[in-house]
Amino acid sequence: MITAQQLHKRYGAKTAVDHLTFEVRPGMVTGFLGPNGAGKSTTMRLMLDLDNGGGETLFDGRKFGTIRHPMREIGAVLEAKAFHPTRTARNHLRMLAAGSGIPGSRADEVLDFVGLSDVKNKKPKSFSLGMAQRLGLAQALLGDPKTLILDEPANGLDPHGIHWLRDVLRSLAREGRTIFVSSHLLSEMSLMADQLVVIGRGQMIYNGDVDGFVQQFTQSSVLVRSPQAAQLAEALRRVDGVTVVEPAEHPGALQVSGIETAAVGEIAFQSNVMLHELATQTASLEAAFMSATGDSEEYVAQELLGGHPGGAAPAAPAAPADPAGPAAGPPAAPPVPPSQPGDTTPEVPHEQRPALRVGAAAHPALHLLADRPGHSALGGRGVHRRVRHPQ
Ligand SMILES: Nc1ncnc2c1ncn2[C@@H]1O[C@H](COP(=O)(O)OP(=O)(O)OP(=O)(O)O)[C@@H](O)[C@H]1O
Repeated sequence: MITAQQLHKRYGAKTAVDHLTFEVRPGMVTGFLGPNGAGKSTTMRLMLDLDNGGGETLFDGRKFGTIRHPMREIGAVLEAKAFHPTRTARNHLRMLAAGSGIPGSRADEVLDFVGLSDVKNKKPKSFSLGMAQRLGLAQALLGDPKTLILDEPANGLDPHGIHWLRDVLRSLAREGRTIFVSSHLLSEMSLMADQLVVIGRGQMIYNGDVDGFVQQFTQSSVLVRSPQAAQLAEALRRVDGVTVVEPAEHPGALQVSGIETAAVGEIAFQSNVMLHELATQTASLEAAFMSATGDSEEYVAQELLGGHPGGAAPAAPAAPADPAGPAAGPPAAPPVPPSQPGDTTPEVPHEQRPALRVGAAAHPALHLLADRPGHSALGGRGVHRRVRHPQ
């Protein structure tokens, strides 16, 4: 169990992490989400005493600094390519193992586990980002720790690798471990995570289970299909607060919001309307994320066209979001030594910082119909379709 209390960090006048308090429970995967610059990496560094700030993090009741062999209790990967430049992957792990009293044979075990046995005698500097991520995970698992803290571990992995990572983290969680993982791959997170910590501009937005997040920040709707759709639409529109949309691309279908699924069925029954389909549509994690964090985006891409009455498009558009692209967040390991005590570090001029990803900005409003199978642009947890009948 991780207990983070009142974590905070400022860079000059800027508050990067604003008194965050949360728990990460064992036996499940907890996803850590937030827009670019929300403070995820800084929070993780604070948790691991890699940054100078305020607040406290306890790992099963103990501070990180009091744990004798941290590698045997907490496996962390905050920077995908933080490896020794001249050692082979195997020797890198053997060296770390020796420093923590872990048998050298464990290096081969974890390399095998992450699928890097064939390249274990190569130097990691030649590794792709995906291979480096695997090696990072091997390093985190070296001491068979109870807790894993991973910053964007899916970055650079191919679809098979992402699938593999999901299975690995879920099975490690099932063994009773505590897994705290950040990712921008929301569709992946929706499949992987049980709990979420969502932050924006350093502040807590949501802490709870994934379904609760989606419910809190999106509106579910009801999909109805009927050969008497027009008659049903008329009956539904008579109910206060109900909105009925008749999607042109789906003749005979109605998308109804502001009413429970059961009530739609009852109105159909009372109106003598035959139904061919009645299904609750739940929005995706991505839709919920957009809704929850829309006001906390810090790095917002300019629109090329539109929204510029004078017609002048910005000269240098921001790079498009590439969630599977190379990590470009600030380095986490080795940590930058804090230059002054307290929770404030002088702000580093922007040009001296690693590039920040600018992504998922200016996202158009998302329509719930997009969640329907075959129309999902959202890659979410999927559509929950249930038809209940009182008889
Ligand atoms: N060394 C630094 N000097 C000044 N400001 C910094 C420094 N490192 C981070 N920040 C600022 O702190 C805030 C939080 O950054 P952080 O990297 O923790 O966010 P993040 O959620 O991990 O972002 P991303 O998703 O883009 O990796 C950002 O506004 C960032 O600009």
